[in-house]
Amino acid sequence: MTLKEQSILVAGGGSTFTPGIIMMLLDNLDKFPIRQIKFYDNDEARQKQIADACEILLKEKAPQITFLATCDPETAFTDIDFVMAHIRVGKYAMREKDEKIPLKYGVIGQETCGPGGIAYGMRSIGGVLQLVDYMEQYSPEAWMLNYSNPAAIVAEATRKLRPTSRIINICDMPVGIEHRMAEVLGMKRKDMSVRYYGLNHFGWWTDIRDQEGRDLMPKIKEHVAQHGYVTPQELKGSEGEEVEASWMHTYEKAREVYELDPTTLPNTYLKYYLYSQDEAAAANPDYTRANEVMDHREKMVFSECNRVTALGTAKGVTLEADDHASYIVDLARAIAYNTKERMLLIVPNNGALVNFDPTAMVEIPCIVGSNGPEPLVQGAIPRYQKGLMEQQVAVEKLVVEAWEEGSYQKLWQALTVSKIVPNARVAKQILDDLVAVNQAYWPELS
Ligand SMILES: NC(=O)c1ccc[n+]([C@@H]2O[C@H](COP(=O)([O-])OP(=O)(O)OC[C@H]3O[C@@H](n4cnc5c(N)ncnc54)[C@H](O)[C@@H]3O)[C@@H](O)[C@H]2O)c1
Ligand SMILES: O=P(O)(O)OC[C@H]1O[C@H](O[C@H]2[C@H](O)[C@@H](O)[C@@H](O)O[C@@H]2CO)[C@H](O)[C@@H](O)[C@@H]1O
Ligand SMILES: [Mn+2]
Repeated sequence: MTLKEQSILVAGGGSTFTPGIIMMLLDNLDKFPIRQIKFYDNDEARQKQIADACEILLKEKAPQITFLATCDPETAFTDIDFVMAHIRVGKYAMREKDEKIPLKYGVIGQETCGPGGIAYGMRSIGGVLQLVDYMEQYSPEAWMLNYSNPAAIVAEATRKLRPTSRIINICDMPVGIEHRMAEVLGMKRKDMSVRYYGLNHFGWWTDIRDQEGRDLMPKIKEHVAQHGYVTPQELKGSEGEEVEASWMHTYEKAREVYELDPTTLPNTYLKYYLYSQDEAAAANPDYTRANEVMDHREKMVFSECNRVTALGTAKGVTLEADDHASYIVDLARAIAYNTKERMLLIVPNNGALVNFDPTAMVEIPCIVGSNGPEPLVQGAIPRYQKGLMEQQVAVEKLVVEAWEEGSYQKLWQALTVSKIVPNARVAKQILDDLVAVNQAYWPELS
């Protein structure tokens, strides 16, 4: 069967993840053929550095694909099948503030969790809704695969404010952790079939089996109880892809997160909620993850793109396909060619977790076909997880209400309900500092 060739728009063309996505799309052209790739960003100079290198790469590796980069919404969003969206409203400069302001008050500052995630959510909602509106105006049949963070808050905003839009919110964290589990087992991730539930960056695996239905949980649990998600290769110190110290700490900390409920396997980011004081104590208030990313990933990606452009060839390029991002191709393929792939996605609960808010956006397995995701029922959830999730989903819903209504009160409540924030007074101090630096991005609050 000949597969229809697709037209792709990368929204957030200037993202550090864009070259990895392009390499990944190029690696999968046999499964997901492409006729056109466009980039869209609202920062022309930043996008140009990535686009010039990607144009050379595409000319050399797939000259049949037409390419253009633009800041004009109509040019970008017209004649598109899939929008792959990864914008960061306020860029790393604002991420740094999200992380450092809470730390002034002894509270962990993090990109998607706690006060930092709330501040980022208040910036992202408007940016992502604008992308959805452009897509609906210029390519109403297209689908948006959105991984702009904080995915939990963005997903709640699109559910509530654009209920009929063809946007699917996704995250690479479960896939990344499953790769680690597969290494422990000495098998391929795709040979594992999982049951999982939670909110984004806030969930648990309840069942993992191989293709013959054998239970793989005991072997993974034995490993996690001792080493968290640090892989056997990393424990041996063998050569391989280098993992930054901050991520290694996250993988190690999963051991302590697992102890809370040894019947399940946890998502790593639960550490920010269950051990928030440990995280704040371990953080350097003058040098947070935003600084690490600016010094490492951003420098590496931009200098390599600029090198390719200066040479005029992509021969010897060190940019690599993002292995974890391959799930984006799986998702696009599932919709384009009705593959009925089983994937973890962020979708309205609607009874899939039978004893949980039907309007919550939950991360659960879905079967994906041309008509979108079909969520799989995960049953009733235990009191421990339900309690944590109810608190966290209240935060996410309050942020969206605060954005919609321009309500300072609701945003203060959101920070106060967050398990990461110790009390309402500290919540207000952090909020007032965040308001002061986010004037250009947040709706006016009263
Ligand atoms: N869901 C996931 O699991 C996952 C995984 C990795 C990255 N991400 C997210 O992907 C995004 C990109 O990350 P990054 O580190 O590469 O950031 P980045 O700052 O390098 O790139 C983001 C790009 O978005 C552009 N942008 C900002 N606001 C925009 C708007 N309103 N319209 C158009 N473009 C806009 C910026 O100019 C920038 O070029 C972030 O939101 C990040 O959190 C999500
Ligand atoms: O601090 P950053 O910008 O490097 O990353 C934050 C993002 O982390 C997650 O993605 C991880 C993934 O979990 C891990 O396995 C590995 O592949 O690196 C990815 C990031 O590079 C997460 O899913 C994202 O939502 C975060 O934005
Ligand atoms: Mn994620």
